[in-house]
Amino acid sequence: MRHFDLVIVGTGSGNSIADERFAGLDIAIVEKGVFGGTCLNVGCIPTKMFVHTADVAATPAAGARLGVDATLDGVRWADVRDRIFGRIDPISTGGRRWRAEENANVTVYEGTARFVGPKTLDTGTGEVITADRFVLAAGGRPVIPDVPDLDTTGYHTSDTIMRLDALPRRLAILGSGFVAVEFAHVFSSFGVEVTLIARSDLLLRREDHDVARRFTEIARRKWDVRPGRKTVRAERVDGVVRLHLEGPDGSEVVESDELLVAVGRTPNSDLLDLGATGVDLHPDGRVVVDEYQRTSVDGIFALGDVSSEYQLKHVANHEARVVQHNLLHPDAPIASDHRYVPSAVFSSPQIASVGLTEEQARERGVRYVAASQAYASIAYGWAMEDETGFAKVLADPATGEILGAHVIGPQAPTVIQPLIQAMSFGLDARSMARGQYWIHPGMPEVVENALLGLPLED
Ligand SMILES: Cc1cc2nc3c(=O)[nH]c(=O)nc-3n(C[C@H](O)[C@H](O)[C@H](O)COP(=O)(O)OP(=O)(O)OC[C@H]3O[C@@H](n4cnc5c(N)ncnc54)[C@H](O)[C@@H]3O)c2cc1C
Ligand SMILES: NC(=O)c1ccc[n+]([C@@H]2O[C@H](COP(=O)([O-])OP(=O)(O)OC[C@H]3O[C@@H](n4cnc5c(N)ncnc54)[C@H](O)[C@@H]3O)[C@@H](O)[C@H]2O)c1
Repeated sequence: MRHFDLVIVGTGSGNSIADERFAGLDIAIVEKGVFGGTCLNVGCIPTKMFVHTADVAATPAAGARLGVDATLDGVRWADVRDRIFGRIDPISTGGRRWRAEENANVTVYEGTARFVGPKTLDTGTGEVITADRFVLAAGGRPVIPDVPDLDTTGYHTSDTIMRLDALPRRLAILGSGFVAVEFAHVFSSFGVEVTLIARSDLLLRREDHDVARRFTEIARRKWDVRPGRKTVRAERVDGVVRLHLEGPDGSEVVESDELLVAVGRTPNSDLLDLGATGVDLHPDGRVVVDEYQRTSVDGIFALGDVSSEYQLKHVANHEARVVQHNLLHPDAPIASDHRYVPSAVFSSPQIASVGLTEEQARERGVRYVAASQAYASIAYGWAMEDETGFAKVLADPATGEILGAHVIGPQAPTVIQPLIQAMSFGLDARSMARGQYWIHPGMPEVVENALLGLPLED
């Protein structure tokens, strides 16, 4: 049985750990799928390449209110898809080749790893290996809900929908989270009729409710949104998907050509048989880690979607850097910083968020004041004729400490970044608003004015 100094399971963020500082270690990397993991192959990167393309496709229709009449001639789906994957697939192939053929100290095993004993791993390739230290970076996968006959109906997940042969005329999307609303924007901008089936009344219900309500209102004008629905059965009849729903008005059937299931993601810890090596799990399947990304077994670390409460690439990358440091410097470990984890939804409109929502502040009994500023009230908002976007900030009334920020509108992930920086470095609302110039007439003026609108105590 071959013994390694270090084994890394998963080539998403886990693949960034073994750099030149690890050249003296004998390392195994185990990957069951495509090299590069979710973000590169089926997540952030291709979705945002589709989102930008969708934004371009939606631009002619948005011109009329500015006095520019333009029409969209068409979307060449095969060209869109092949441009995107023509760029991504070689990166994945190149990454695999580099690790497998050009890293003298790395052995790549292409199989599904599972523990068969303490620090003993079946690589799924016929070879069992042992190691002193392990990094579990096995990510997660889409949840498939227990809807009768879903399997025989046939459906897509985010893993497959971007590789469709042709655009469907109609797309039904089950779910109302990040994946659902990003793909609703992509496909509707390409001319597909989208029906969004949501269990809850609000789309993106974990966002600040002012933001979720605004987004839901806008979505209802563009897509066939069915909130408060339970999917009781699925079937495919003569090629058409039929979803049987129960809702506030009783039973109904939604017909569609394709179905996208987007009801959340679950950690891949179950594939690893972690009980065999004694690693503890949370009830929801996440690997238990401490602030140093250490699991319950000495020498076994975990990071990213397999262990994190945040299923976000910037968090997985941050945790990978922490694990990397702690492997190199076991006597001076550093902790992960999860104080101000931002997220963004790249739909239309875009949304970005950091810190407490108003609902969380209330539930936790945190003293706060809040202020919102509409894009429509700032000069660049006039330029864009924006009618729906706003920035909302929450702060401690006494100290001006910024507690949370939520932006819905054009370029929200960019507009919010100064607030993330302020929170991370302890800059209070007043100092942030008045201690610097704000370029006029830039979009961040919406943030400046929201900060100035906070009813802080003197
Ligand atoms: C459609 C979509 C869009 C997204 N967009 C964004 C975004 O815009 N911004 C953002 O921050 N996040 C986004 N995310 C989330 C982001 O992709 C993930 O948080 C991130 O990729 C997690 O990285 P990871 O390294 O933890 O896991 P992964 O990248 O999933 O890597 C895990 C790897 O482990 C392998 N593996 C699993 N089990 C085993 C096993 N037993 N043996 C061997 N190999 C195994 C898998 O094949 C995989 O390659 C998106 C996700 C999806 C699905
Ligand atoms: N821009 C980004 O950063 C980005 C984009 C996509 C995905 N992601 C990550 O991937 C994760 C997974 O995304 P997701 O959208 O699949 O999950 P999600 O957790 O964001 O949302 C899932 C939604 O589906 C609903 N749901 C659950 N079961 C249902 C059912 N049976 N019928 C109808 N609705 C049901 C839930 O109420 C929830 O609102 C996200 O939480 C996010 O962290 C991030």
